[in-house]
Amino acid sequence: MCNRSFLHGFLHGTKWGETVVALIKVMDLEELLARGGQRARALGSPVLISHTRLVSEVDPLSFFAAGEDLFTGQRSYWADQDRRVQLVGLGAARYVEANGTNRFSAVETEWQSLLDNALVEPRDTHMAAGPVLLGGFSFDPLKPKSKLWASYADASFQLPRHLLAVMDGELTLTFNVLLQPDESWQATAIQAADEQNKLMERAHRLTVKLHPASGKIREREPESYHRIVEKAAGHIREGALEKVVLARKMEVDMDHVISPGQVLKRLHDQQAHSFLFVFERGASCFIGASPERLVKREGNRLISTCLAGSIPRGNTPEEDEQLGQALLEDHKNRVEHAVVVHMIREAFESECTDVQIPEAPRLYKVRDIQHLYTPVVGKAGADTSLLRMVERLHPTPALGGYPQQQSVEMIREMEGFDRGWYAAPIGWFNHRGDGEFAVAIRSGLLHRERAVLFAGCGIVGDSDPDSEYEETWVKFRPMLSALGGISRDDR
Ligand SMILES: C=C(O[C@H]1C=CC=C(C(=O)O)[C@@H]1O)C(=O)O
Repeated sequence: MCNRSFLHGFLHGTKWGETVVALIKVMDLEELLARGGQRARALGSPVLISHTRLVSEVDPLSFFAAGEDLFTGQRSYWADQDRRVQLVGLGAARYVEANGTNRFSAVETEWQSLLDNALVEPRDTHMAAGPVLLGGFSFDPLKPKSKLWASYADASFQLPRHLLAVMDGELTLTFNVLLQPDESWQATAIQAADEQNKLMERAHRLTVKLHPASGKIREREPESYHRIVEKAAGHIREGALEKVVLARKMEVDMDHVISPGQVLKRLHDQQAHSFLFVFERGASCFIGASPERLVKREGNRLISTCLAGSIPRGNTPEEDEQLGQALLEDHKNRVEHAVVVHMIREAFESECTDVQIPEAPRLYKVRDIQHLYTPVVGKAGADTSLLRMVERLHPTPALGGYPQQQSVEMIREMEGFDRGWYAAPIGWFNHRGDGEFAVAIRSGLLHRERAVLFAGCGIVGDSDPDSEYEETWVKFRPMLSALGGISRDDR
């Protein structure tokens, strides 16, 4: 069945040892593609083929950079906060996208129909390998989309053509393709092997070099942030709602076209204990380092995080501890945090059994800031998929407010800009329903020389506009440093 002479022809000219190894590896894919071709013709519709193999040590950041020429504008990256999982997606076998309020179920339905006739080989990989979707959602599908976010749908997931996945130190490379009934599987096999060889070879040669950078911050109307915080705190005191998270955006104009690979490298080096993410859509790139998990599913175990209430890090260990202690004892921050725990508890208790939540928050420290933190775990109910849980939780009061509907309406009316994917769920999930989502804070949208950064604060009745404004500066810091050490003085 398999036309192996194609591959013999293609591999001719490589070193003998490499030829044998490449041939053995490509054979599996070739056979799978041949079976897929048959299935696609029989069904008269495209069939998803997903083939995974183990690969030798390669730096995921170099692999991401290696995709620049072949797959520019079509790259994704994800790392969880302890770097147990790292994913690099290059190229797209397919984008699963939806707009409007039913985006969660629309994505789930389309993903299921792609999987129905899929050929996945081998089936027993670690959970981050194989057919995996990487992407995210917008914050508010009812907010009119701005030009800035034009290339980001309300739900947009990339099924990578090539997926490098690292989990617990094991590296795999997956090739995904939606094989058309009239497509030559032989040509696809040759192209896949060619691309994989190029990417691996480039990634092994390449280290991401950091170039000096300078830029100018354009902070438009900082007073308007003071005004909306004041107004929202007033509404809260009058009892209209309990909490709202208000954000502002800021532009940074760099003196060069920004390289997502370099920004990612700096985030990677500087932001331990944060989720890292990159989602390119054409000439735009959404990138960040978020400390906040929304929800993770592994088997039937669900984990979420309440993260709200903030204070800067200290300059000495003693000062750091004092600030942490002050945060733990601060009434305003404890109220902000308690509202988040209350909402996530409700969501977990309606969807899970065995829900466990500690009584009091602990501190979660990242490079520039410390937060109040409460972990939440539970056992998923029979109908509780990961995306259903994402939908149930988004936005938590750490990103939207409480009650949910009133706070999102207030944000829509008062904030004065489109959040796009800022503060929304971003992450990945696989064909078995496992995966993880974080919330896209400490983030920015890159477009050529410009970066648009976002930061927000939880507002309660006794919030002070000056200190909330100062807090946004602390929250801008991770992205400002990652752009190459831009500071507040660069205005
Ligand atoms: C909305 C943001 O942070 C949220 C997450 C943690 C702590 C927060 C706070 O203390 O206000 C915010 O709720 C942001 O960084 O843009």
